[in-house]
Amino acid sequence: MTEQPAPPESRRLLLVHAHPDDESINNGTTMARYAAEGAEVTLVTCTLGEEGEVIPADLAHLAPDRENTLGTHRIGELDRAMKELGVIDHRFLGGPGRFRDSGMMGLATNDSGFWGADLDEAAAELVAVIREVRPQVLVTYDENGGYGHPDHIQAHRVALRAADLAAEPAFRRDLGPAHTIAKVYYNRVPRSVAEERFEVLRGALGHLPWSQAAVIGDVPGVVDDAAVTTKIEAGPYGAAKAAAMRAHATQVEVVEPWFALSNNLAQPLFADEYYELVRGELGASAGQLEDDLFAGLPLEEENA
Ligand SMILES: CC(=O)N[C@H]1[C@@H](O[C@@H]2[C@H](O)[C@H](O)[C@@H](O)[C@H](O)[C@H]2O)O[C@H](CO)[C@@H](O)[C@@H]1O
Ligand SMILES: [Zn+2]
Repeated sequence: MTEQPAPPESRRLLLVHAHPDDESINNGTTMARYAAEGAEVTLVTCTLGEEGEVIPADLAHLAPDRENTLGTHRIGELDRAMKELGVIDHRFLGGPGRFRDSGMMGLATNDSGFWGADLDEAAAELVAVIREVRPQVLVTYDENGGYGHPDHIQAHRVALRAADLAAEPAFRRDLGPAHTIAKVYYNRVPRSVAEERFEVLRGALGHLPWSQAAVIGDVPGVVDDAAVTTKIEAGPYGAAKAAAMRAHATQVEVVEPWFALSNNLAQPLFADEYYELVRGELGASAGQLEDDLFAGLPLEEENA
């Protein structure tokens, strides 16, 4: 029987991220596309981003070493970003503030933050979401969290651990019937795409508000092109991604097609988004890129 693409309304996508802003930076195009197509898009953000820096001078008072209200403010930024993407289901792991932003690797805030959380305790919170939403597709970071931030590494660990536990019928029956996620993807950027965009960026710096560019090593998830399995083209959704990134105004400045974080280093805004399928069956011929995260899923999977 030829597998027909599942009707959009039965498609369920779960994304697991560390801080408010990661979802728009990594997956804004993808989330906007699937929301527009009528799929159920669920975002789980593991912390409120309480330990972040603050770009706008008039918001500097929010900082963790000042009023320490940045986390609450970033809840509002995330709400606004989700409206730009058309996403209505976004949750904080264990509820807002359950796990605190750990700060950059090596800081004293690491152990009291999400980085120091018990893996199975945090994963159980995500199992509850997985068994409720029953997604066919999960998107998260690779083992290094994309760029080595402790909350990103922990988000990867919790996401993969929860995917395993959610599939175990004997695990926490109180959290609902077991569910196996059919496809798991890591956020990726093909090296050739990164190199090409950075070459253009370096030539444009004189016309941008930032005097320096980041380097490819600063971009989360850059891999050799051969490791990339899936491309979600921006099409009409690139504008929504840029708008969602702008909504995270304490963390991101956008001058399309570039952006900068609080380190003031310009980097490409990748409107097309790329993934590596790490669990499940590829829905494309060998050597071909998937153009849909749900590619290859048989109809019966949709109602699993
Ligand atoms: C994109 C991302 O994961 N941002 C994190 C990160 O923020 C960086 C951090 O403040 C660093 O010190 C800056 O130089 C850099 O410009 C920031 O992007 O870490 C924060 C603290 O854990 C986190 O809140 C933010 O979301
Ligand atoms: Zn982050």
